[in-house]
Amino acid sequence: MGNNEMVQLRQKVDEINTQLLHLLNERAKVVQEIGQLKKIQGTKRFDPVREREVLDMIAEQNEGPFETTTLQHIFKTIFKASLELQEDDNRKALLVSRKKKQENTIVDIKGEKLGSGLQTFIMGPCAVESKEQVRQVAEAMKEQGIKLMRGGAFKPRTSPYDFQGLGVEGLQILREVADEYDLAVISEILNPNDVEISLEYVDVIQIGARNMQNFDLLRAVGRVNKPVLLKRGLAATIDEFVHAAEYIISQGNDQIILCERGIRTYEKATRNTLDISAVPILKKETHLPVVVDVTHSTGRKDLLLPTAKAALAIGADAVMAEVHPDPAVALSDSAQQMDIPQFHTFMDELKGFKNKLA
Ligand SMILES: C=C(O[C@@H]1C=C(C(=O)O)C=C[C@H]1O)C(=O)O
Repeated sequence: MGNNEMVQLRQKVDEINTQLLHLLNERAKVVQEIGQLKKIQGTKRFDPVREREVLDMIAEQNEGPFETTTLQHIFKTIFKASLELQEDDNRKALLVSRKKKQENTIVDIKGEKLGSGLQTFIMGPCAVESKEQVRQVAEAMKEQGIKLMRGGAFKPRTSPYDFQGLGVEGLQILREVADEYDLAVISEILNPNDVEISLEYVDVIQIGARNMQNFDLLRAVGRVNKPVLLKRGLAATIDEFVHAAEYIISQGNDQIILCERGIRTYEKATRNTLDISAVPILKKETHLPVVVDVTHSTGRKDLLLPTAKAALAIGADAVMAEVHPDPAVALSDSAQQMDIPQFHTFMDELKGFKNKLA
């Protein structure tokens, strides 16, 4: 008898559960519509005034047996879930997302097709110091069949008293040497005003980690017809990184390469902590090519090869590292750049590993 009553009561609860389930989803659909409207109107998704009104209505109408605070707590959870739903809907609409575009964006830099499945290398000195210095690196790169040369002309340094780069003269040197060796130039621009002049000299504009959320600069490079290599900010989440790329694509330029370069954590054994899992996450969530900068993420020469291998194994489109003819006298990052013989050893071993992967 008692058991029978229990079964009946549970049936009743189940019917109510089903109703609640339908009602919650029905509510969710209305919330989604509100989210769409807010997007069109450009208003914020979170509306604390509205939420307060709903909580007050609960207090007014509650007849128990639940305590008002208990019901309000449940409703706050519903609000939170509703906001997440609205956010998900907006994310679906991001232009950089895989949901928006299934196939990989291929960034073609002088025939090197990043995003095509080919895994390649981006090498070069941290900063351009002289033509001779860049030439020596270019020569070594040529020997290794590497086409993509990075080099800093405008250097954002932690201290204003440190070497700030050669500026436009540095870009000129890069272009001249690159043309001599048939290489492509990747170089960082710090200021929206320098974007136009850089177009004459570079094949790819780099946006550095410190500028990942310089929204004026992102919009400026979004308006030009030139590939952009966007580095992840020092303390940026993947979501913030993806949204920074969205600033660029929103202006029309979809030739974007994402670069994981390590993030700041409590760990002191490396300069930054290489977030290797960011690579497959970014490849899954966006359609953009992803490269890994092993020099800045580790800050340690002894970790360049293992992290580069990890980057290739996990599916990065390219590995980036720094090379200097005489790192001991380099004007920046002297401890972490490879010299030319180290570079050749690094490349030979890395290519061997890559062949094994294939
Ligand atoms: C649905 C809305 O968006 C959010 C979700 C709410 C809800 O789930 O009731 C209330 C306010 C907003 O924070 C809305 O503004 O009405």
